[in-house]
Amino acid sequence: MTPSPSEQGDTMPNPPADSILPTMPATAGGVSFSFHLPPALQQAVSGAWPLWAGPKGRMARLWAGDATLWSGHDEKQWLGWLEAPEAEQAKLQAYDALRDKTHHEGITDVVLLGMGGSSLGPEVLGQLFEVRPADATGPWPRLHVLDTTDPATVARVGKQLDYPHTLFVYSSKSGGTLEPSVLFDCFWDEAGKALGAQKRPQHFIAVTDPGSGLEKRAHELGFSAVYLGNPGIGGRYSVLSPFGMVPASACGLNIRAILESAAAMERACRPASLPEGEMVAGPLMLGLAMGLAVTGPGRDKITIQASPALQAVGPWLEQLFAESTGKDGTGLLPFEGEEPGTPDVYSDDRFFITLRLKSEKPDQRLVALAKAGHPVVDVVLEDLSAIGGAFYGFEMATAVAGSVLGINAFDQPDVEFSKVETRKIMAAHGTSGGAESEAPFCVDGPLSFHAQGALKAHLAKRGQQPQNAAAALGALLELCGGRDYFGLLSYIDRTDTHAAWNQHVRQGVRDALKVATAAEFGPRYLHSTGQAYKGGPNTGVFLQVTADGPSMPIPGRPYELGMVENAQAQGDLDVLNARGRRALRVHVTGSLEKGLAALAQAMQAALKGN
Ligand SMILES: O=P(O)(O)OC[C@H]1O[C@H](O)[C@H](O)[C@@H](O)[C@@H]1O
Repeated sequence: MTPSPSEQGDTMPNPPADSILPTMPATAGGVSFSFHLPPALQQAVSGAWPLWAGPKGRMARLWAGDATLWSGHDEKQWLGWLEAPEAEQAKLQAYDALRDKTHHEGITDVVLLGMGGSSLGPEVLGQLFEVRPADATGPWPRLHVLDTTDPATVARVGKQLDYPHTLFVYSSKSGGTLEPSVLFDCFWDEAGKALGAQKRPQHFIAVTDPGSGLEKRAHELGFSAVYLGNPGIGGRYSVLSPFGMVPASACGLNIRAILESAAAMERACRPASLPEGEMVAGPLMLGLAMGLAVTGPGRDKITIQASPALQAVGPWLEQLFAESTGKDGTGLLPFEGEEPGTPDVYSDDRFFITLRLKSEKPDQRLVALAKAGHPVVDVVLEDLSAIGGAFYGFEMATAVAGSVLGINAFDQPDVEFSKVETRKIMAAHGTSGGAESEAPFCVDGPLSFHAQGALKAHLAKRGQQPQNAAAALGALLELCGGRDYFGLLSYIDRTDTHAAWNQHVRQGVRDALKVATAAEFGPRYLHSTGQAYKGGPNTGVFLQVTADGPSMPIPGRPYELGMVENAQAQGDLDVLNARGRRALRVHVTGSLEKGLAALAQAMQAALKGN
């Protein structure tokens, strides 16, 4: 599998000279995969390959829908994504018509209301519009992805909108997801005020699966269009279906090239393309390498390093890996967005995936990691449209890794638990406007700290209660080390400033404790990495951040948006605690910016004390 130097990127080290893997033409659909694996892992992949290739191999069984490749349950009914690129190519005329309509009507902003698989794929495509090739003609609508119940975010985005030139895409496979449903109530009401009841429905379209409550409601309300998905495709595998293609087309993206790239990758992954003796498919190798890295040396922290042009792919991949495999106490645990560091800040639990455009040089820091013996898979896209092949390739790799781990790669059992807890909390508190957690064990200025479960037990064992913020955080951080990871779960407005704050805090933890770190926003992560945090191995140590938010009523509902967000935070914390996870909640009162500054300072002090 020695890729040619042109496929390899300029300076990645060659696979070891004693590589036993045969040569592999690694490129399909404009995507190439170069593998830099430690010899033992390379050998394991090589040993597994013959089981997967050939007319009777596992890849042939995968295409035939053999559920015993995973857990032997309902997997067969979730394989609609395998042939999605071609199914979408057949609908190009309808997508062109949508693109022309929004252009003709002078739409400047497309607002997508959806969660998880219904929002993260469109967000990637939305980012590609920002770096649209120079020869594309515009003007093109901007895409705003709203996947939250944070009232500050909703108010901020709402203020930017010019309703006569805005199109709302209400996107939900099930049609019953809480967040888009409350967001819809808010924006339907606002649009009514701005446009009048008659014009309003023209500014809404729905994407949903056939027979959902949303399909019915959209027809009743007279939405301008309803696009139906394939119920045989789960949310996180849905980007190459109407859930990705509708918002992309509404924003003017020419999706032809994206689908061509995906279809080429689909062909490369078909069993007929996988002769027994030759390693010809990057996705299959990636899936085997990731799965075997977990079951073998325990490198379960899949660290995604996307280049600046492809940043938004990270959160999409996180959902794909975490929800598909983070269950039954195992999983590929994804970490995206960490600033690459020198080899000494990483433990031997890491597996790196780098992702870049061919025009971007490999990051030297990642090259150093490969040289230091970490597994690094360099995924290079010929151009932006090769994102289609990359989507497909990662989906296939995930399905393969899921098989290696022996789990059902198509369900998300632990996501549901948080939803149940949230519903319980909302029912219990009705219109009272807030969920209450355990009384704080420590209050320091604007910061109050709450502990239940494992952390509460740890505090009791330690004896003296922490007296200030640094000590409270220290009590959590002293539990984090070895092969653990740290998750910062912030239920605050997802602005650039707050994203930078999240980054600053997680980076400090990574460098001091040498553990993998995640920086997530709630409730968005509940539909993504949240599955692995609750269902994967009990190696996560979590800091949940909540804050006072602005008051925002939801038309027609007896509660405010902030109450939904609080109930989601508390519901998730309850499940993390019930699963024995080490978790601390800090609530910021008053000015959020001052509170976050105080929290960052206290974190620094706590890390120094460690
Ligand atoms: O598209 P929807 O039915 O609204 O679902 C949105 C998301 O919700 C759930 O939490 C699932 O865990 C996700 O996989 C899914 O993408």
